[in-house]
Amino acid sequence: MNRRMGTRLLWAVLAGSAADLAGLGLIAAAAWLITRAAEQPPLAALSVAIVATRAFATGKGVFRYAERLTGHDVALRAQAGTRERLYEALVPPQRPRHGGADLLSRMVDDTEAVQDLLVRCLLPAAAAAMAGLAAVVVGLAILPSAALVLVAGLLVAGVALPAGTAAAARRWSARIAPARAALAGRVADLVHGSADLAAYGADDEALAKALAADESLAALERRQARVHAAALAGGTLVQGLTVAGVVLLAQGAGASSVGTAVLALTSLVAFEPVLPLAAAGERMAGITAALRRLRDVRSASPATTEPAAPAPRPEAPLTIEIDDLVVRHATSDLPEVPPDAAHGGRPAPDGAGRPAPEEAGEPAPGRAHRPALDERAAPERAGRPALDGVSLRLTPGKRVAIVGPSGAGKSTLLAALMRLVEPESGRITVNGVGLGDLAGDDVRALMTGLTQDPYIFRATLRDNLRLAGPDADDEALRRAVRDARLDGWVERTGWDAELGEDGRTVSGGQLQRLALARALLYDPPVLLLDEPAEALDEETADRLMADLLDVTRDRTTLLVTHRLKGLESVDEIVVLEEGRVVQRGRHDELVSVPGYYRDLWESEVLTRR
Ligand SMILES: Nc1ncnc2c1ncn2[C@@H]1O[C@H](COP(=O)(O)OP(=O)(O)OP(=O)(O)O)[C@@H](O)[C@H]1O
Repeated sequence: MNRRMGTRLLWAVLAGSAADLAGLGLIAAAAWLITRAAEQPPLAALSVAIVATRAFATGKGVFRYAERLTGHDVALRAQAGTRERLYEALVPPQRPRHGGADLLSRMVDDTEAVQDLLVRCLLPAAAAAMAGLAAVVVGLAILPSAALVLVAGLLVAGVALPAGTAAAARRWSARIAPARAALAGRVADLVHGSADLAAYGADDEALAKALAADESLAALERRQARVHAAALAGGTLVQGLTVAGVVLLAQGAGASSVGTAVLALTSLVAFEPVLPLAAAGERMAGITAALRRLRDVRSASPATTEPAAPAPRPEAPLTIEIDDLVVRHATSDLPEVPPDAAHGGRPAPDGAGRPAPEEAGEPAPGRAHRPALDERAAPERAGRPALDGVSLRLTPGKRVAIVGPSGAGKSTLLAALMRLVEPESGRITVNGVGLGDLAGDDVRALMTGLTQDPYIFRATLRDNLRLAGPDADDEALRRAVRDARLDGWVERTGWDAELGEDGRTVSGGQLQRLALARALLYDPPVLLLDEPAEALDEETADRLMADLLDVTRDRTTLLVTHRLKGLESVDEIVVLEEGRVVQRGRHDELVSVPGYYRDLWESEVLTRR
């Protein structure tokens, strides 16, 4: 917190304390006035108390208003600052530590905790302390023993009770949070899986499970509410006992009726700002957890480090050289996908269990060294790099396709080129300049394109495209759409059509083409395309790939794909397996030798028949 914020916070504390003190003064002066008036003194003897009562009453309102104004101002500024720092922490590409929904809840709910910390906890606690102190001073002036009772009561209600509610809230949230998460999961299943549940007649069972989760959460919350109510009642009990104790002491000590009344009412009012601290203690448990979660996001180290003095951005035409690149993902605790388990596993067109060529003792011409299966013992595979000694040269206008089974490292190669991951060793240069010497944004301005999971924003079709070219004129937009073979659809839909959240109003093929049009509009010197035909039906995928190969002619392109049809036209095909280059060459070279590429080609030809 900077000095200006500190000063604002101090003003808020002073205003809050002044409001509570005015409330205290109001009651003390009024008590004195009423009891003294009962003795029927001359009016002049009451005039100061009358003026004081009026001044305290007006001052209380004014100070409370000032406290609300300054307190909320400082709290909202602190919240905005926290959100800003959070966004800044999220700007550099990070290792994926938090899911989208989790991150969203941290950005919205947890940052609100900062506001609550100031407005509901710190400011009331400071003001309550000041008011309590003033009441004790008044008590000391009238009857020191009564002041001691008041101190004890205030400590119980203002310190012990809030500490107890905070501890209870921590314990309850440990039980309630999993129950709430379980209910959220059940509801998400109901909402997102409604079609499947209805199709298989499983909707009643799913609904019953959601209701059961709801019931167990409600039961826990009811019990927590009882504890909460007991804590609040405990505070009021302490208040009553303290005031009774003070009155008994005052009477026992023979204090005047005016003194007794002032003591009793001052003690009563001193508790007013103190009692809400029990609820604040309860809130504090949630706030500290939220602040911890925010710190957790902010302290996440970026996936790459920016150079202190970035080299100037190289000018196109660009030559990219990848030399002996090794990349190991930091979050090695993620489950490894065994290559054969996923959809892109080694194809076995002529029957399951067919051994790889080297394992069968066949020569593998054109293949780089690849260790035999028994060399790749399980423990070593657990920590193996995603890319292991990959070299590649991309000259201006050259098109290279990367193929390989799932988990082979294809997307990691694109991530390394976009500087989203830091290589462990090896080097990538752009026109001779090391990628690590360039600013990340410059790198991504030079090399970017179609990501594996393109996102369509909830905006018009035009704005969805303009993301890649805010200044693009209508002609450029039309050209990009034409090149992505999307012009027919755009004509039918209209440029100003709102596309739904997650691009749900567009089909899979249209989404991929829209993302392709975006990449073409951006027109980076090196176009990266990650599985553009992924998840499309055969016919759409074939058409998209054909169009794509047509439109990328003479563009420097790196294309990651599982489909081989049309790859006859690219300049080089690199086959990756377990992070290593196992084959490279042109299409006709690779289909003429045994290996992954020929297997995949044969399986593709077979399935097309
Ligand atoms: N962020 C990550 N953190 C940890 N490991 C990762 C991460 N991303 C990828 N990996 C691992 O790195 C290896 C290569 O993954 P990559 O996504 O590059 O493969 P791929 O060839 O693109 O696969 P697919 O064809 O299924 O998209 C895999 O073992 C994968 O589990």
